[in-house]
Formats: sequence, C-alpha cells, structure tokens
Amino acid sequence: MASVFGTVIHLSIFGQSHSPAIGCSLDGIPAGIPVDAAALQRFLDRRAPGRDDTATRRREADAPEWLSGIVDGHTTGAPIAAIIRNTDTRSQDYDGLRRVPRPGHADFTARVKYGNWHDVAGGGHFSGRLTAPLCIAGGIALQALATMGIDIAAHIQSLGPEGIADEPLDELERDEAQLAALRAHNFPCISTDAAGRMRAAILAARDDLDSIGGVIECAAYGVPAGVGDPMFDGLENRIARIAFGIPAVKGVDFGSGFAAAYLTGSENNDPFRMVDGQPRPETNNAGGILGGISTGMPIVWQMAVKPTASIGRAQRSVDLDAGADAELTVRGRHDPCIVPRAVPVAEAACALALLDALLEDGRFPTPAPRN
Ligand SMILES: Cc1cc2nc3c(=O)[nH]c(=O)nc-3n(C[C@H](O)[C@H](O)[C@H](O)COP(=O)(O)O)c2cc1C
Ligand SMILES: C=C(O[C@@H]1CC(C(=O)O)=C[C@@H](OP(=O)(O)O)[C@H]1O)C(=O)O
Repeated sequence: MASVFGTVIHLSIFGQSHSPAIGCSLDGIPAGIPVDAAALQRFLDRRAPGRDDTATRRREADAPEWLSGIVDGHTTGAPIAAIIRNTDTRSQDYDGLRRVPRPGHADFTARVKYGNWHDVAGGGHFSGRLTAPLCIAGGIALQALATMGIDIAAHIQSLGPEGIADEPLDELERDEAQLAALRAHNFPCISTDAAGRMRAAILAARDDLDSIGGVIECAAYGVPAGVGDPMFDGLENRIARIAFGIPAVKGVDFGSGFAAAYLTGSENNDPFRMVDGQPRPETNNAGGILGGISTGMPIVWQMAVKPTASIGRAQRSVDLDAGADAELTVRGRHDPCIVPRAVPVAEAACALALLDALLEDGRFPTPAPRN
C-alpha cells in the first residue's frame, strides 16, 4: 500500500482516517526555503473537515506537529516529517462495512486485495482524510514555488448535475484582481452568485440523502517555458499521477482537454506571436503544455470529482460473508459534496508535481546561504 510520489522529491503519506495520527515525510526539498507555519495552517484550514455546513461534521484541528526538517522557519535540507492527530473518530459507524461494502467506496476492493486485513474504519488509508498530509507537503511546495514567482490557484469550475458554473480562471495571464476575489471568499468560487447557487445545491443534495460532484479548475501562473519531459515524464503525466491520488478524482484534463476532440486544428492550435521580443502563444488551448513541456503560458488543468459514495439512501450491496444480496444504509458523517474541500488539494497536488519537475530540470533557484 505504498503511497509515494516524486522523482527528486519523495513524498510518502501514511496513516488511516481513524488511526492515532496521519502524516507525511517529504525528502529532497532544498535547504533554506522559508516555511510560514501560520500561512500553511490557513491553507490546511481551507481543506479541514467540520468547518462548513456543506461538509462532513467531523471536526479536526488539522494542526501539524513538526517532527523534523524545519528549523527557524526554514527547511534544513533534511527529510521533513509531520503528523496530524486524529481526534474526532466514530469508528462504530463502519462496523458493518467489512461485510457489506459501500457502493462507490473502496471497502470491496480493499477487502479483495488485502485479504480482509485492511482497516475499514473511516475508509482506512483510502480516506479523503489522507489529503490533509498531502496538503502539508503541498503547502510547503506552494511556498517554495512562491519564492520564484509561481502562484497556483484553483476554484470550482462547475458543480452538480446541472453544471452550475463559476467564471473561468484567466488562462492567458495572472489576473491579480481575480485571484484576490477568489481568495477573499470562504467558498472557492470567483463569482459570489455562483458560490451561493452551489452551496444551495449541496444542501439540497444532503437533504435529499444524496450527493453531488463537480469539476475543479487549477491554474499555475509564472511557470517558465521549457520545464518537463516528453512521453512518460511530461508535466501532464506528473500532474495527472498525483491528481489521481486524490480520492474521488475520476478525470483529469489539460487546457481544452476532452473538448479538443470536437475542435478543428485551426480552432484548437494556439498561434504564436512575438511579444516584447519573446515568442508567445496567443491562446492557451494547450493548457500551457506542449510535448509534456511548459510553454511559458499558465498551466491550466481540470479534475472531475465524483459525487460522494457514502449517501444516506438505502442502496443495493452484497453480504460478502454470507454470499448473498443485501441492502445497505450508510451511517455516519459524510461530505454531501467533496468538491469544495478538494480545491486546496488540487493546488497542493499541482505544486508538488511542478516543484518536482523544476528540481529535476535544475530550474529551481538554489536558496541563498544563511549569514
Ligand atoms: C477531501 C475529501 C473528502 C472526502 N469525503 C468523503 C466522505 O465523506 N465520504 C465518502 O464516502 N467519500 C469521501 N471521499 C472520497 C472517498 O475517499 C473515495 O471515493 C474512496 O476512497 C474511493 O476512491 P475513488 O473514489 O478514488 O475510487 C472524500 C475525498 C476527499 C478528497
Ligand atoms: C475526516 C475527513 O473526511 C472524511 C473522509 C471520508 C472518506 O471516506 O473519504 C469519510 C468521512 O470520515 P468519518 O466517517 O471519519 O467522518 C469524512 O469525514 C477529512 O477530510 O479530514
């Protein structure tokens, strides 16, 4: 069950939703990167459970305990390790799920693969809770990238079966006013009107004992041209690999993505022009990536998040011990929609993938030595 990511950086995530703690170790981060613990906590708070009536009622502080690798507010170059204690667990909600698996969750596949020795409580190592340590590592990566002028932002592009849409992120250049508006809201939308309609849709799904999903759009501004690799280690590969590590993500695409299949070449190509002496694409259907390598335009990608598996309605399942059909009504506290809390997780995933690629290409500036 190794949960490891990276080529130059090595991120390892451990723990289960209801084990004493969850955490991460992060190797390969250069020495001398400033880590603002208060800013990192604010980032973790955007994902944390129990903060909003559109989310699970499980309440956790999600405050990292730093074990190694950061001294005097800077990385030391040694492996970084941190844990988060799990405190608000209600494992009895999961008692029956080893036997009668939830449709849409990992109870069935975990039982098959791990010979029924898996931890079923809270979804075990499969839980969305494991995205908290992903955000610790990603929060450090975001702060590292900020030192070289890279800014990553995500929002809810579309929510629910009716496709309630937010305004798109600027795909051509960093729009500070747009990013400020996005960051000012406690719900991850640019448009206040869209945020209100999305909230109402989540609460309606919850009251209907159901759940909804949506699409998150993420943009990385300030990535220089020429970062990445062809074929198997391209920026698309790296971002998709970590994004698919986020539970409930079922699709990832870049730029015009699947819609490109419905365009002609003359519509989808991004024509080049010389701007201030530099070649620059006029449009960004490529999502800032050609041949796996950055073009210098914003890297824009989307991830589709499925509707939460654990819903309050009776569902058809099977009793795996009895070998018979069964009916299951899931108990416990669940997100009626995962999407809002997964927005900072998309930013974390993108930051880790880009930092790893920049380090591998020798494009991440070495921090100045300490005086
Ligand atoms: C932040 C976050 C919160 C989640 N909350 C829940 C939840 O409350 N209930 C649930 O059934 N699934 C939740 N999930 C999704 C499940 O963990 C996920 O669907 C499951 O592990 C199966 O993996 P898969 O959907 O990627 O195949 C959450 C995921 C994330 C990223
Ligand atoms: C705790 C978190 O989300 C959990 C993710 C989750 C799942 O199945 O993925 C199921 C729920 O777990 P529990 O039954 O223990 O409340 C969510 O609350 C978190 O994101 O920090």
